[in-house]
Amino acid sequence: MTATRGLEGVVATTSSISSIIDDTLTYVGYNIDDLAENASFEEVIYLLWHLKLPTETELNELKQQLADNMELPKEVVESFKMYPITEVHPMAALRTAVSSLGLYDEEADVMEDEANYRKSIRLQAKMPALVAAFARIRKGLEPIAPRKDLGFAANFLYMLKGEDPDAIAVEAFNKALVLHADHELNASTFTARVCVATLSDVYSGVTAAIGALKGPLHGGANEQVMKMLSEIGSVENVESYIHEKLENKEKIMGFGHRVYRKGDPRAKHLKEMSQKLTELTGEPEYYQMSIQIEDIVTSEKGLPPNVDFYSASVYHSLGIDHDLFTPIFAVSRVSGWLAHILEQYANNRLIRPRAEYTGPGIQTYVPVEER
Ligand SMILES: CC(=O)SCCNC(=O)CCNC(=O)[C@H](O)C(C)(C)COP(=O)(O)OP(=O)(O)OC[C@H]1O[C@@H](n2cnc3c(N)ncnc32)[C@H](O)[C@@H]1OP(=O)(O)O
Ligand SMILES: O=C([O-])CC(=O)C(=O)O
Repeated sequence: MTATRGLEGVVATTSSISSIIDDTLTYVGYNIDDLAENASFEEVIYLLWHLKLPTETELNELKQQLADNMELPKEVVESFKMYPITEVHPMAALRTAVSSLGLYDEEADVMEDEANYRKSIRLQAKMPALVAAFARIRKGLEPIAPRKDLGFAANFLYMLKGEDPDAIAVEAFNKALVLHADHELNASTFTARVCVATLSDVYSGVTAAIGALKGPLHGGANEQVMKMLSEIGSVENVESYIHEKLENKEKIMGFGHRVYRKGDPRAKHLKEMSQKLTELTGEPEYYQMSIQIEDIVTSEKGLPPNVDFYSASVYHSLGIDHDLFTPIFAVSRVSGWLAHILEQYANNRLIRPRAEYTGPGIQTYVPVEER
């Protein structure tokens, strides 16, 4: 038995949801470029869960179901107020809150297909409300109830800020949601599948996935990118900052990928959005710093930017707090996690690989007083 470090190149399951072949990303066969330009996030949710694009009637039904399920149980909102809310990271709060949503769902442990689908709707619908409620409560503000007349992207921005979002912000946020929705067997999705393959429940699967997404080598990288941009501060400082990091063998957040070699196809969309939005908000330096970082890291390390790199300046331009960047990733990626959870249940087998043992050989137990 020989271990493959980080399971690189190991094919661990079959899946019909998304694929990465020759650096091209598709959801159910639809190219991400096409979806990013044309699809609403609700359409993508439907696509991932049903493996086909919805008709207008099916889409309207899903939108209605999401709108009907956005409101949070009051116990969950109240429990936010008991967290050390100004100190905890929002991803830790989200992980705990999603777990606690399961406590207030009477169907949490009902394993029938229809019940699992209903739970998926509830969880998808409540994720933006959780993030927005947390963000407001920690600022001493009251959470804002979702509005049934708004779509998914607009509702999140509305609940976060308490005002009608403008069309440009809604369009940009919708595109970011589409781009982040699914990504084959990334670490958090694999985590979700491993968890539910024990026939554990949907809430456990998503809670586990949030824990995996939180790390800076995965979803947590987008917040770290923003931290880097803030530390650099101006275009003049980029070269010395990046060179120092590279000389110290430190990673540049938002670059590199386990699967993509030539580049992450999502990054160009976020790059375009970053240019447009930073100009609109009068902070073009965030885009200018970013393209200079990309120049250096690509030419000197051969590493292209991944989805997390330009999403940082995009979310910053949308006026979103920097530590909410990864929770926002989760608001989108939960659609993919749920698709994979439903797919895992549909054709389940326990996921239990082996470890190559590298510890000592057989030893004889020595009683504690003789050691
Ligand atoms: C949504 C997402 O999860 S996208 C990924 C988000 N994560 C990041 O942006 C964090 C920064 N990037 C990384 O840490 C990595 O590129 C990962 C985690 C994405 C992929 O990791 P792996 O496939 O395991 O590659 P690994 O970490 O082994 O790197 C291979 C080599 O490239 C280097 N490298 C990889 N990424 C970077 C980086 N961002 N900056 C500098 N060097 C890097 C490594 O130091 C290593 O060099 P070495 O062979 O000289 O030791
Ligand atoms: O696929 C991965 O390893 C990470 C990634 O880009 C994602 O989850 O979107």
